[in-house]
Amino acid sequence: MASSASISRPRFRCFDPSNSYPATPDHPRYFSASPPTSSPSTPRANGRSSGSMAISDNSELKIATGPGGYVLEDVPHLVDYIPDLPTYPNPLQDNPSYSVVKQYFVNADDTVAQKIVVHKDSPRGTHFRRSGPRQKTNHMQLDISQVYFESNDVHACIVTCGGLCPGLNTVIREIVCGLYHMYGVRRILGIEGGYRGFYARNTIPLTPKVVNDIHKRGGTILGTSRGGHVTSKIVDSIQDRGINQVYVIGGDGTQKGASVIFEEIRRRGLKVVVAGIPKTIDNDIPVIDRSFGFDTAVEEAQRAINAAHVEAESVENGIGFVKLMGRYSGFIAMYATLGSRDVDCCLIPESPFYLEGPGGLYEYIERRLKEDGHLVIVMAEGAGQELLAESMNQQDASGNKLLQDVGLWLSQNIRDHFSKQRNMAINLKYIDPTYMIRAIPSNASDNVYCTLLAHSAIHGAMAGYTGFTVGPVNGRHAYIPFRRVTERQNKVVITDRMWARLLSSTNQPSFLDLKEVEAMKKEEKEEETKAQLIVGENHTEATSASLPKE
Ligand SMILES: Nc1ncnc2c1ncn2[C@@H]1O[C@H](COP(=O)(O)OP(=O)(O)O)[C@@H](O)[C@H]1O
Ligand SMILES: O=P(O)(O)OC[C@H]1O[C@](O)(COP(=O)(O)O)[C@@H](O)[C@@H]1O
Ligand SMILES: [Mg+2]
Repeated sequence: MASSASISRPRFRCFDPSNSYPATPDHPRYFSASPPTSSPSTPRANGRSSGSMAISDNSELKIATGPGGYVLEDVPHLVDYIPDLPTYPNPLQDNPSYSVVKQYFVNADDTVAQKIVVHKDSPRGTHFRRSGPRQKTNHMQLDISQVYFESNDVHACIVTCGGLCPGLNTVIREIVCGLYHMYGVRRILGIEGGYRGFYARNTIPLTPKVVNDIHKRGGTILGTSRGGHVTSKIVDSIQDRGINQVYVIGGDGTQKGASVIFEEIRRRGLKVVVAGIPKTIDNDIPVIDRSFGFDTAVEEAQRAINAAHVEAESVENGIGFVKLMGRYSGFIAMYATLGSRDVDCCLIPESPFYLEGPGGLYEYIERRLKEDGHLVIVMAEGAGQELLAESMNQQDASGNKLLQDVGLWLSQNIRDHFSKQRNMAINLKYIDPTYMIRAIPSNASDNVYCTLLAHSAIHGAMAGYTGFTVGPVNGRHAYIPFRRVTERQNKVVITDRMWARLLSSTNQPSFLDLKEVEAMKKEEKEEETKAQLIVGENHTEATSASLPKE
C-alpha cells in the first residue's frame, strides 16, 4: 500500500506496442500472472486444427505495475505474437474533421482508473488502456500517430450474436461509417445470423449507403443466433476470406466466443484483430459503466409500468404486475422502478423474498391494497426462481439455463392467496413487454453511446490491439481484456445505496433481516478479495456493480 498521498508518475521498463520508437524507461513492464497455454510464436503450416466448440483456457494476463499500487491490465497487441510488423501514418492526421481537434488523439500511454473513489493511502489500483487514436511525441518533439493497417489492406467483418437489444443496428452503422470515413476502409462484410454465419450463411457487403438508415430500425440487419460457435470453422472462414479485422457485437456468451476465436487466431499466428463490442440489455457485463440499449430499455419499460398503473388504479383492489428482462441482474427492473415512481414493489434476482407470514410479500400487498386500493409490482424474470417447486433443467442453444416464467406463476399465486385464503376479490393485470422492449430502435442517448463504442473499437483495431472489449469505465472509454468481462456478471448490490433508494421509494420490505445483510456484506468482501487476488499483487479494485458509480 502506498504510504503517501503524492501522485508519482509510474516508472516502468518499456514495452509499448503502439509506438515504433526505442524503449524508454517510462513504459510498462509486463508480467504474466499465469503462464500462457499456447505458443503464439510457432504458427503451424496453415495453422488449422480440427477443434470444435471450445472454452478459452488461456488465462494469460498482460499486467504492468507502477508505484503507489498502480496496475495496468493491458490488452494483447499483434506484435505480441507477430514481431516487426510495419506501421503506417494514421490517415486521421490528415482528416479535416479530426485533425483540427487537438484533443481527439489520446496519449499512447493514457490509462483509465477502475477505482475513482480513493482515500489518502489507497493504492492506485487497476487501470485499463484508454481507447482512441493514439499519438506519441517523437524525438523531434513532433506529435505523430501510427497504425498497423494500411487502409487498402483492411478487410473487416461484423457479426451480431445472442438476444436482441436496442442499438445493434446503430453499432453496425457506426463501425461501417467509422471505418469508411475515418480510415478510408472500403472492404467491410456483414456476417449473417451470428457465429454460425461464418461457415453456414452468406455475407453482406456493407457500405455507408447500405447502412445509412438502419439505426432507425430495431433488431439487427445481420440477424443473430444462439449456439453454433465452432471455433475452427469460424477461424477457417476468417482465414479463407482474408478478413483481418473482426468486430463482434454481443453479450457475455459472445465475448467468451470472441476470446476463443482470438486465441485460435493467435495460435495460427494470423494478423487478424478481434474486437468485442459488449451488448446486453440486462446490463450484466461487469467493469463497464453500462451497456448500450439499457437506457432505451428502461425508458420503454415506463410505458408498460404506466399501463399497469392505469389499470390498477381504475378498479377496486387492482394489481398491475409487470415482468421485465433480467435473467441474473435486476438493473432494468430497478431503474425502471426508480424512474417511474408508480411502483410499490420491485423484485429482482439479487434480493431473495418470501411470500407468507410477517414481513412477507402477501402481507405487504394486503396492506397497500387496504391503504391505497391498488398496487404496482415490477419483477425481473430471474427473481424468485428458488420459490418454484422444480427448476427447469433445460438450456438454450448457447448453454444459458432456461428459466421458468416466474411472473405468471407469482401472479397466479397472488390471485389464489387473496381469493382462497383472504377471501378478498382482487383484480390483477399481468404485462410482459420483454420482446416489445427488445425490438425497438435505440434512443438518441444510446445512439451517441453506440457511436463512441464503435469508434473506440475501430481505433483499437487500427492501432493493432486485439482480444479486447471496449466500453466506458468511469466515463472514459477503455480497452478491457475479454477475461475481465466474462469472468463474472454485473449484479445489483443490494447492500449499496441505490437499492436503499429503491426501498425508500417503494416502501417495500427488504425481506432481509440484519443477520442476512451482514452475511451478504461478508460475501461481497470475500468476492472483492478474490478479484484482487486474480488481478495480481499490491492493489485493490472496486468490484461492486458498475452502474452508477458514486
Ligand atoms: N463459452 C463459450 N465459448 C464459445 N462460444 C460461446 C460461449 N458461450 C456462448 N458462446 C456463443 O456466443 C453466442 C452468443 O451467446 P448467448 O449466450 O446466446 O448470448 P449473449 O452473447 O448475449 O450472452 C452463441 O453463438 C454461443 O454459441
Ligand atoms: O428468448 P430469447 O431470445 O432466448 O432471449 C431471452 C433472454 O434474452 C435477454 O433479453 C438477453 O439475453 P442475452 O444477453 O443473453 O442476449 C434476457 O433478458 C432474456 O432472458
Ligand atoms: Mg448472455
